[in-house]
Amino acid sequence: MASNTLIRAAVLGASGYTGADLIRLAARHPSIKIAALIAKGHAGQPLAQVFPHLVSLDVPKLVTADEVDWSGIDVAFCGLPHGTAHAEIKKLPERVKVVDMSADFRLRDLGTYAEWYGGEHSAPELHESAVYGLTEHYRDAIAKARIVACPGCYPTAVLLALLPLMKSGLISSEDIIIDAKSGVSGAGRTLKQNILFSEAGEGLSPYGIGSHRHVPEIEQELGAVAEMPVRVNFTPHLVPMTRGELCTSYVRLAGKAAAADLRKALADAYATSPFVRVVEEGVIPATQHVRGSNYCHIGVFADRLPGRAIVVSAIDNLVKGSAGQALQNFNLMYGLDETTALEQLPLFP
Ligand SMILES: NC(=O)C1=CN([C@@H]2O[C@H](COP(=O)(O)OP(=O)(O)OC[C@H]3O[C@@H](n4cnc5c(N)ncnc54)[C@H](OP(=O)(O)O)[C@@H]3O)[C@@H](O)[C@H]2O)C=CC1
Ligand SMILES: CC(=O)N[C@@H](CCC(=O)OP(=O)(O)O)C(=O)O
Repeated sequence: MASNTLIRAAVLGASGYTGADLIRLAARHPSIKIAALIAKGHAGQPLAQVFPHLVSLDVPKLVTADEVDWSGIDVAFCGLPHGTAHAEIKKLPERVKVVDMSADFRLRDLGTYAEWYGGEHSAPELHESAVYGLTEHYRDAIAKARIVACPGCYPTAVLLALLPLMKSGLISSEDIIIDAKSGVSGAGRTLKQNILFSEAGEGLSPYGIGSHRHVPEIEQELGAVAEMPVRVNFTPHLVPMTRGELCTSYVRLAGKAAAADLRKALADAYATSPFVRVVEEGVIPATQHVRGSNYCHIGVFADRLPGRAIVVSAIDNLVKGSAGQALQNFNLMYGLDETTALEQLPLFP
């Protein structure tokens, strides 16, 4: 690609949280021109009216998808609710590449999709060709894809930690317990009772116990590398903080493996991955260490229970968990350095 060619991007769901973070990051991307911002209820408003923190950007106002001249768009970033995205993506010209942050193209089996997402998929032919966008594990396929399905925020944190361990046979495919915590921005901007300040603040509550829709996604990916069905116990919790996600995975060691072997396998797996850092021994991953960045921090700890280990992974749900990973995938799809526009360090304290 010539260095002066700008890629014209549309953002669907530009009035939502993932859309806003995508715009924040893409606005500083040297190869992207933000050509269309698409909303539903907020259509017609200037972006800065919805997101005053983005007032310094020179971007088009929010419009509906029908108002866009798609002949002027090369790529669409989609931050629409799951269950809605597939129908909107189906309408796009075939020429337009898609980086989808919703769940609509993540599950390989459409029966599983219908079961967990409560409806039939309207674009099975597109679904067939979509590539699962866990960047560090599917770079080659992502680079060639038209539609990339970015993983859910919890699956991103869990799979970055566990996939290399499952692949190398260091952990058992049985008895995996994942205790996950997310900030309230993970629930999106749409008003819901459980994310009201007065109800989410000063408390900590599990939800989706035994039935969260990220379970089949995690099992799909772990099962693919284990080459056998894998079942996990996954319980998410809502934490009264804005951003961040921490997943603590309790695993059974295979054979004579020890925590040090797990640490080495992860360090080897991510030796050339700029955004995944296996923390030094003695350091404990925390959401504060990755806030606002595209990094994932992973730590491995011996368990005092024999034959078990604890793997902790932390991400920012809106960056590595959605918009940042989406931009990382975009970079691969266009043959760009995968770190482009994502190099900012975490915001701390
Ligand atoms: N929040 C997070 O941490 C993460 C979210 N995701 C996924 O990303 C997607 C977006 O999430 P998030 O940004 O949090 O959601 P928000 O609720 O913050 O935003 C949703 C956006 O979609 C638009 N929208 C809502 N309904 C429709 C519809 N029927 N047709 C067209 N547009 C519609 C809204 O427009 P308007 O407000 O103008 O009506 C808004 O721009 C979801 O699929 C979510 O699962 C993935 C990873 C992490
Ligand atoms: C706190 C909170 O509600 N989090 C969301 C996860 C958001 C996400 O990343 O997942 P999707 O992309 O699959 O929506 C949830 O548990 O549904």
